Amino acid sequence: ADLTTQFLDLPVKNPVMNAAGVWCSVASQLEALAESAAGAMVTKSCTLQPRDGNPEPRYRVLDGDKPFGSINSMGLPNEGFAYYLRYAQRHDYEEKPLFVSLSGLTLDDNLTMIDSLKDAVTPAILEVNLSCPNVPGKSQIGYDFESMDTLLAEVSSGYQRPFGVKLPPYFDMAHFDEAAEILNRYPLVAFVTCINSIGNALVIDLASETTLIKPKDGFGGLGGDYVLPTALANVNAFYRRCPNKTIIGCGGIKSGREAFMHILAGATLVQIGTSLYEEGPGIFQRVLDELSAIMDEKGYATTEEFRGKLKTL
Ligand SMILES: CC(C)(C)CCc1c(C(=O)O)[nH]c(=O)[nH]c1=O
Repeated sequence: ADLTTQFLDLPVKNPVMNAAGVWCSVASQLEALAESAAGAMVTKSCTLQPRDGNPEPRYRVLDGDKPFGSINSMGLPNEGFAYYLRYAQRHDYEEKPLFVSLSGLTLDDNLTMIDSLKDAVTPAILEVNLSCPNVPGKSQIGYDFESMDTLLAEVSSGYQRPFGVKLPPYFDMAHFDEAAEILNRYPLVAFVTCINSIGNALVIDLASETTLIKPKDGFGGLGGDYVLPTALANVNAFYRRCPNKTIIGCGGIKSGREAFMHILAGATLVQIGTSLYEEGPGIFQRVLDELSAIMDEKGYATTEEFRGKLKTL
């Protein structure tokens, strides 16, 4: 099958890329993604200043013999915005698009980074992480609709170019409606990436009667097989509610099967997190071959032919 895809107005050689945060924190990882079969790539969500992040263990894979999920409370470890901007300025955009993910600790930090990104006049695509922290005591931006509205207004007027947002998962129809209503008021929000990890899960080790990760009393974001149905629901919910926006699917993709499901639900690109963390950048070619085989079997020449064509009963 022909996996070439159009993202916004960009031709992309295939729809598969990494999820922000995975295999994208330092130059060696970014270079590995650039050299991999991935059709695009995104940098670790960054803050204005470099951060060490939380104490380890802060990421654990939940495995029998094969990983089926992950839990993490990394705490935004990253090299700082200037590092990723420098990478963006030496990236080969002919090879594949680069997304830069921002997760400022304050609105001001986000606007400062966005100003610099705009002034740098780089082809990099902005993905604003709405799981970024809010003022203490308030929920993350993605769950505080008033703060989300304010942030999108400020980013739109500051950046003045198309950008995207990474959304946390929603679990209530009224929340899909309210989030979409806000997003649809910002035409510069050209794409929506669903979903970020399912927040504040708790995994327990039976033998030791202990949490698996150290930060936050063991509470962390869930990824992998556990989140696929929620990810598909969020992709489809925003695909239905935001007809003028492009959807990027993320959550539970470990083979061509889940990639196909995300595209059927409405995704244009798909991002791999947990499985990339465990398998490494070789996963992209494997998933692409599997996706292509499924499309051939079903008689689809391009992803366009089945994108969003999920049938209901
Ligand atoms: C959760 C935050 C630390 C506020 C943002 C960064 C982030 C992290 C992280 O750096 O802990 N992990 C995720 O699964 N998703 C995220 O968006």
